[in-house]
Amino acid sequence: MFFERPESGERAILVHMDMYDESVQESPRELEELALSAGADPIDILIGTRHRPVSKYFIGTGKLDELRTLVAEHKAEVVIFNHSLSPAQARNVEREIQCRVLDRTGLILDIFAQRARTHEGKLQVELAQLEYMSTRLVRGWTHLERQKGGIGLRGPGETQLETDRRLLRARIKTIHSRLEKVRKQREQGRRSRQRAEVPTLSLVGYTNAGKSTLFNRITDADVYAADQLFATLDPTLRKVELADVGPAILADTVGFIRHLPHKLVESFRATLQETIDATLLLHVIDAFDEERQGHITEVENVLREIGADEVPLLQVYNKIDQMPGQQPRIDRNDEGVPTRVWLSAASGEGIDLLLQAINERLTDDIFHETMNLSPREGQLRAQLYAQGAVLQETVDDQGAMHLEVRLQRKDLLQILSRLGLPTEQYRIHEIY
Ligand SMILES: Nc1nc2c(ncn2[C@@H]2O[C@H](COP(=O)(O)OP(=O)(O)OP(=O)(O)O)[C@@H](O)[C@H]2O)c(=O)[nH]1
Ligand SMILES: [Mg+2]
Repeated sequence: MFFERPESGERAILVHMDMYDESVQESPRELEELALSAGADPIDILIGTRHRPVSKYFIGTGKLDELRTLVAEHKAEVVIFNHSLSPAQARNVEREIQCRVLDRTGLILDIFAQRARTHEGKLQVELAQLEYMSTRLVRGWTHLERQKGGIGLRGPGETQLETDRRLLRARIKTIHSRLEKVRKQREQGRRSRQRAEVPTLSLVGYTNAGKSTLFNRITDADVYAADQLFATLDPTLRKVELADVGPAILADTVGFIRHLPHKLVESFRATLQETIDATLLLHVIDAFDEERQGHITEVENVLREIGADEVPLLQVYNKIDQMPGQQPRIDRNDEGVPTRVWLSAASGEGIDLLLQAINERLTDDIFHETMNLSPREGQLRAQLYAQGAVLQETVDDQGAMHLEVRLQRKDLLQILSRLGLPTEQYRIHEIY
C-alpha cells in the first residue's frame, strides 16, 4: 500500500460525540466494533455531546483536555474519532494531544485495505486512500512549512509539494486505467451470464448481518465469515442448483454501513453493479440486533443511491437462534408472495423455507408450460428453439405440435411481439 497503516493491536482511545442532528449521529458500539475489526485495541472511550462540531478541534477545549489526560494515562498510540474530521482538525488535535489521530473515514479505509483480496478490490481501496490522503498531504505540507519558519524554505517546500502532488495524480491516473480494464472483464462475465439466462441472487445487508454465513450454508462453500465488520470486501460468486428454477448464481457482497465514506461508495460502485443487476436481492438482517430498524433503513438508502431499489427483494431475518421462541417462518404479502423469511444461517433452521421462498419468487418470472402449436406456427416454434426454451416436443395425428417450453416470461413476450402474435392466445399475461 502507498501509505503506512497502523500496526495491529495499537492502544486506541475512541472519541464519540452524540450529535443532536440525527443525520450525523453514529453509534459508540459500532465504533468499538470498527476499531476491533481494524485490529486496534480500544482501551477507553471519551463520550460527549455537541450541537455541532467546533471548527478548530471538532471537540470543545474541555473535551480536548480530557482527551490529553486519557492519552497520557493510557499511553495511547492512536485516537480514533467516530466522525469525519477535516484535515486541519485532525492535525490540530494531533498537535495538542501529541498522538496520532484517525477519523471514521480513515478507520474504514484501513479495514478495507486489510480485507481487499482481489486485484480489483485492492485497486479500489488504494484509489480511495490516495484520494482521501491527497487533501491531507497538501495541507500537511503547508503546516510543515510553517513549522520550519518559512520564508527561505518556501520555494523548495512548494517544489516538493508540487512533485508529490504530481506523483499522486500520476498514480491515481494509473489506477483509474487499470480499474477500467478489470471492469471491462467483469462486464463481459456479467453479459454472458445474462445471455445464459441464469438468474442472479445477491446477498446484501448491513455489515455483520450474516451474509457470508448464509452464503456458505447455501453453497457449502467456505467463505470467510467472522465477527468483525467488513469481513467480506470482494464479491464472491457461486453457482447453485435450485429445485424448480435450475441453476442460479449466488453472490456474497460487501456489507453496508452508515456514512460509508463517499469516495469509497464511488469506487465500489462498479462492484455493486452486481447487486443492481440481480434478479432477486436477499436482504440479510440481524433480527436480534437492537439497531435492526436503523440498519434496514440504511441498507435501503444505499440501495436507492445505487439505483437498485426497483430490484425485487426478499428480506431474510437471520440469527433467530438467539431469539427464544422465534420459529422459522415465511411472511407473505396480501397476494401471498413471500416477502420475509425468518431463519438462522448458523444453526440451519429455516434454510429450507428460504429456498422455497426463493423458488416461489423466481418461478413467478418463468413460463413453464406445454404449448399446442398448429403447423402454421412454425416461426414461433423456430424462435422457441433458438431461445433454447424447448424441453420436449411431440407431434400428434393431426400434425399439431405439443411443446414443453421453459423460459423467462419476458422473453416469451418479446418473441410474441416480434412475430406480431397476441399474448392471450398463449395464456401468458404481463405480471409486472
Ligand atoms: N447466532 C448466530 N450468529 C450468526 C448467524 N449467522 C451469522 N452469525 C455470526 O455473525 C457474525 C457475522 O457473520 P458473517 O457471515 O461474517 O456476516 P457478513 O454479513 O458476511 O459480514 P460482512 O462480510 O462483515 O459484511 C459471525 O460471527 C457469524 O458467526 C446466526 O444465524 N446466528
Ligand atoms: Mg461477509
